[in-house]
Amino acid sequence: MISVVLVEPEGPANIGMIARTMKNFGFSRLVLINPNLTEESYAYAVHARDVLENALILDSFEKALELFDFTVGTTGKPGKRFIPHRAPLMPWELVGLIKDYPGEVGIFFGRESIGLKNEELDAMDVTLTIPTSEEYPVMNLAQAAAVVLYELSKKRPEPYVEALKPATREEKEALVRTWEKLLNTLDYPKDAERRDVFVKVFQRAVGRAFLYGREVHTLIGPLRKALKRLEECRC
Ligand SMILES: C[S@@+](CC[C@H](N)C(=O)[O-])C[C@H]1O[C@@H](n2cnc3c(N)ncnc32)[C@H](O)[C@@H]1O
Repeated sequence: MISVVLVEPEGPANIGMIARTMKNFGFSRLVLINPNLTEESYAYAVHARDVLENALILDSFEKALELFDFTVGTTGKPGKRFIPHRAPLMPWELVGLIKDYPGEVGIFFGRESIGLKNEELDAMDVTLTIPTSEEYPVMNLAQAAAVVLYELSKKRPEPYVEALKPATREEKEALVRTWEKLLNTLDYPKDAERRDVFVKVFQRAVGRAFLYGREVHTLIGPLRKALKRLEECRC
């Protein structure tokens, strides 16, 4: 199970926004260490009040550490990569690491003012950094949490996966061939070479569109219907 741990969050709004983001991405376990939790937090949580209401509130970092088998410290200032135990993971690398992990995982986020202290980061199993621009690498706390939770949510089956499957070569080919057949049946354009160009243009447009399989099926339906009508008219 994955928990989000906010270490001494100072901004009530950030706490609420993170609760909301957690619910958006299917997470519910929140641990707050000495939080500045106010009515404003609940207002920002909107429909995720329950995440705040069920949050575990602790008074020390050490007590939070004890809850977890595997800890991840997030930081916008990863330090030098050549220090192996602090070399940060990218968010998508963490997904692979904890995918089948059966224990309790705590993802720790730091204070808005000073982040996680060095000794806190050192106590973590791994650190994680979202790659950002070198010019301004440190993100807002709630937005950093949103990026990490979005990445982590990818490990679970999503309801939209089937609908978002990219069209296969065969599906795209079927769409183009149906279009070609329709042009041939219409005998349009009359000139066969121009008709080939029309087919090529359609094929290129289909290629560039990065269609989903479902979209191909939706597009092919009316074309087939038109073809059928034309063929019936000719009988
Ligand atoms: C506003 S930042 C802390 C800023 C603080 N001045 C510092 O230098 O660490 C608050 C928290 O957001 C998270 N955070 C911000 N930028 C991040 C990034 N690029 N990658 C991962 N976490 C980040 C970390 O948990 C950080 O402790």
